[in-house]
Amino acid sequence: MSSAATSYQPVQVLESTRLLYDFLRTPAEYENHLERYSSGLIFRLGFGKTIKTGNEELVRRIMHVVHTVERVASPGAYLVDTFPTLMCLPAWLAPFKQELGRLHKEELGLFRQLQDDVRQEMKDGKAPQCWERTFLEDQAEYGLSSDEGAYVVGTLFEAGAGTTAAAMMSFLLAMVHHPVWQARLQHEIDTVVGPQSIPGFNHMPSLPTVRAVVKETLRWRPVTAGGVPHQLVKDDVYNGLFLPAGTNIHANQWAIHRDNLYPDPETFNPARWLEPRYPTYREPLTTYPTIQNFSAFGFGRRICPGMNIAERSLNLLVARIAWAFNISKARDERGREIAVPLYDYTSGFNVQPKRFTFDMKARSEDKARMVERAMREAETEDPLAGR
Ligand code: HEM
Repeated sequence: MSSAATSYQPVQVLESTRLLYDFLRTPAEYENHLERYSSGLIFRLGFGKTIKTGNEELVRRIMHVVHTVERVASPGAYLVDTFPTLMCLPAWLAPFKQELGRLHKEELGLFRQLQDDVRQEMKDGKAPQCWERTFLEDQAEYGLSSDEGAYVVGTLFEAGAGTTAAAMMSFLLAMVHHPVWQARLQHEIDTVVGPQSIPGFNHMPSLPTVRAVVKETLRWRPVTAGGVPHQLVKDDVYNGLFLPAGTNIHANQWAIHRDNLYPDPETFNPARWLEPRYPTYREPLTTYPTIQNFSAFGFGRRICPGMNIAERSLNLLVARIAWAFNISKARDERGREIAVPLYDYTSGFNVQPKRFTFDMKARSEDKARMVERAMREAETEDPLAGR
């Protein structure tokens, strides 16, 4: 696993502590809290800034851009995706060109502002270590213009914020529907971690069920369900089918994850990564399952560069949430269970379960107090406190 990603672990510990604290206070706002975690993580790493509530002006602007990208990048969102000759139309005859031009301006303006902030802080000798600072320090070596650099860092944010949160929403949905797997997770965590500590990265080699639940969540409900389209740079043949250069290929993750390799594919079944009777089982369980070489993160030279960060986030969050909370179906005022749809997802480039109602309660008073204490300590020790 990449050593750069290992150096980000303390930030993930800190931000995940805040997530537990937020869940403790307002569990119904779970979508905001997960988005705050994932955007807060990348904001620190990318720009050396913190996000406390998710309602900060800059964050709202950037999340608006993220959701816009998810919409417009969705395959077939515009007619020009299907009929590329429409690109020849002048802008005044092509509303899609006007709209995308305006969105590009909005996005670039935001990325420039974030870069300018760090540039100014560097001049003042106050810039914390972050990706934007690394780019500005070594810009000549990278051979990129300032706008290109602003885009590289900015798109890391775009690609990393929504995806991690979406995967975690599918995890919560899985727990609501599969209490047996929640119990297995909690049993493993309680045995390995014990009552006196909150799960951390040091526990991960001994938590194969946690890693299996993460991997199965991404298989069962892939975030980029339709895959990210790629264009062939040269002619190719696939299963006897000739594909000329220039063809757009969608590696459809939803279909790939329902291949024969995965018996009974519609069932959320982390055992397929834990038991030798399944074709996907791999030893040793101190290492496997991992999300390395897994179709959920794409393929080839454009494979997700954030997968090591994502893997660490998902493992840590799943372990910590299962350690701290019981997740279950909620009940209405007459005591009847409130039904939760098994499959009611948003459509678009990234998909996530539409908002659903469920219960998330601390497993004990002790655990709630430990989270509160950890939050106070995290705030005191935060190297970016006050930023
Ligand atoms: C659960 C979380 C995540 C999932 C499921 C995911 C999935 C993907 C997929 C499927 C691709 C397209 C790969 C291809 O074109 O074949 C991709 C690209 C990308 N991801 Fe992720 N990702 C996640 C988290 C992250 C994080 C945390 C970051 C940043 C820190 C990130 C940054 C990127 C970037 C910059 C690209 C574009 C790479 C390129 O085109 O060269 N991703 N991701």
